[in-house]
Amino acid sequence: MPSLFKTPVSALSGVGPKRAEQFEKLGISSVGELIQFYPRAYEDWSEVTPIADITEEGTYCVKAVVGSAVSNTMLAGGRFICKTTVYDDTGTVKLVFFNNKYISQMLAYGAEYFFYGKITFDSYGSQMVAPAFSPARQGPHIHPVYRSTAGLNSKTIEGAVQKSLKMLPETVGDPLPEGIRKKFDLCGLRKAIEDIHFPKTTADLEYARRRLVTEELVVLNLGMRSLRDHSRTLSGVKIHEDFSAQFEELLPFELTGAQKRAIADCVNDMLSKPSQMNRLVQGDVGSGKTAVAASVCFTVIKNGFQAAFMAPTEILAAQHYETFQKLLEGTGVTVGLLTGSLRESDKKRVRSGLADGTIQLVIGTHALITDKTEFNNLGLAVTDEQHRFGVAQRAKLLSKGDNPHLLVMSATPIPRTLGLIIFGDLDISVIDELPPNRKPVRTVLLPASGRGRIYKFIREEVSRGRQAYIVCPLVEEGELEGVASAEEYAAELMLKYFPDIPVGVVHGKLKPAEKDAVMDGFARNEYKILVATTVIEVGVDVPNASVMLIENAERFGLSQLHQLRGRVGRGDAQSFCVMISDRMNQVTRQRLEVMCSTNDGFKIADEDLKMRGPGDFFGERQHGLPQLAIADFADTKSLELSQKIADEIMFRYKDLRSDELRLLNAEIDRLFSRGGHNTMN
Ligand SMILES: Nc1ncnc2c1ncn2[C@@H]1O[C@H](COP(=O)(O)OP(=O)(O)OP(=O)(O)O)[C@@H](O)[C@H]1O
Repeated sequence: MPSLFKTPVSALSGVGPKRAEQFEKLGISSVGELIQFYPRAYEDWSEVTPIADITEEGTYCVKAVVGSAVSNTMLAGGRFICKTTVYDDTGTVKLVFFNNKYISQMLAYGAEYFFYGKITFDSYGSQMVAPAFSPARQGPHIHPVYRSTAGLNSKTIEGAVQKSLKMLPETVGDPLPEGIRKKFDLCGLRKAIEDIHFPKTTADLEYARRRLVTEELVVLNLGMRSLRDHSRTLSGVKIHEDFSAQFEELLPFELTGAQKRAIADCVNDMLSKPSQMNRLVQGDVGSGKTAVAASVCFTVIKNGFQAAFMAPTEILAAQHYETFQKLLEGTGVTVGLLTGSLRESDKKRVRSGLADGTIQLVIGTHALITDKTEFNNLGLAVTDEQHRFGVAQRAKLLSKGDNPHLLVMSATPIPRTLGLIIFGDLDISVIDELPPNRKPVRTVLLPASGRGRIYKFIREEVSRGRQAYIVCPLVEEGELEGVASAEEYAAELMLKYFPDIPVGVVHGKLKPAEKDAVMDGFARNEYKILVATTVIEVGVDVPNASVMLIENAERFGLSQLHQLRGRVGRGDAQSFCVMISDRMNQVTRQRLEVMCSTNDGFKIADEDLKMRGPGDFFGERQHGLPQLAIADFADTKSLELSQKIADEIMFRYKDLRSDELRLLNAEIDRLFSRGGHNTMN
């Protein structure tokens, strides 16, 4: 099998350069990749319906003989139509095909086939338009449907897959050792591959799928473990003294027990272990992760090293910069900000401060990992919201120092089984306690007709000294009918409802300096109401805000709504989240009602994953993991099984380099080199 990944698809008969190009569009360049291009769906051709039994329109599989030669008729505009009639023991059906000149060669008069497609009725009887078909000698089976592209349909792909399966050697080396397969009831690779493409029964298909899904997740699982083990062999930057008590004195509040534990975990990693720290601190919105990160940075800096804090957005970088600067005032620690939108001269100044070590702590965005940024002696890299960065970018930041420690902060609560894989290369501390006096945010769902009442309520809150966010999903004018742009919305709000109250507007199209100015104004309580697009989604911290009004709530995912709601309820006042939606079907209503029923980020993430699948959950390819061919991150059962099998493999064979795991190891390399993942060793 490995050699088939080196055999180009053009080695298959019937695949010329043009076809090969079309295959390339589907991400297939080798025969091995084609074999791993699993069907996206299946049609059940194992249940044949006698023609006479078909009395209602619908999709059927019939087994019938071609009863007349296929006729070809030209239509206006060069189009043409092919017709024939087929029969079984009970009746006849008319077949119609458009613009396929090969039909008359493909369907032999008097031969028997399976025909699969939609049957409709007219005054002349029943007919099938453009059914799929295969010779009856193939026997009843489950028929594969492949993802297709322009010029390359499922049938053609199926033919190429058939040819490529013939190239498989008699015995295919199996990445999963036999003992493991037996113990966990998994079929051999060869059978799995044949049955995933051309299963005879649904039971065969399920068995094949189970085997391939499990293997892929085991490969992923072991790959992530190997990343972690590798980093554990690197000796980390030497930290000799713990300065967290000194840092605590700088804070205007007492740390919670959970914050203290997370800090202690980090300091412990750096003080007592010979290797690099690789730790994830996970805590729900508002749980106080920033103070944890700041404390760890402080200890590293006081030990004579630099620390870098990478944030996902410019707004957040600017906010953290201000917080850190205030907090560290008078301690002698020098703080810098490095983001893409700074003036070139400012960037240059900060970069030279980092290179010569005069800046000890830098807060920044992706600008931190560009080649131009160099550090004097980076001792700690902190990344916020790590799944947005991915394994490769994290590695890039770490490469800026000599094995610096790594601290990853994540507010996105990820279901446990999935977390184990995604963060498989990290140790985890969970902040499972909110700062004292926090009250759960009260959440309601209203139709647009309730807006007037909410505006009144916002006015009352403002008169009590509080502030409010109003989130609109879009900025472009008229991008979607019925969805107000932030600008338009704010203008109407200021004129009609709040002429006497200062309203700020912030959206993605503003220049960074303009955005900063508005955010600052809101943070300083100069603006009482902030109309915003989702630029405020992650991390923004204005504890005085007590109302979050979300327009067109149906357009957001649950995890995003939870993030937005997390912008309020960050102080001791009772806070409120109001979701407005007029476009609700049953499913949307159910989804939004989850928000009203719980404030628990983990429960919400679980629901979100169930309802939307991992692609949407993380945003396309944002989770930073390799792309999977068949497994699904939402499939908790398989995730758990793969975890068990990976444990068993490591228990039995100890080392991934052992000879029995040679093929499995090659699969790990291959999976992690897909989609730009080449961080494996
Ligand atoms: N122990 C504490 N006691 C009181 N207030 C705290 C404590 N820890 C943090 N805070 C305050 O709580 C607010 C939220 O903290 P922080 O911004 O660190 O949250 P976070 O975990 O980063 O949340 P998010 O993921 O939503 O950004 C801040 O205003 C912070 O000053």
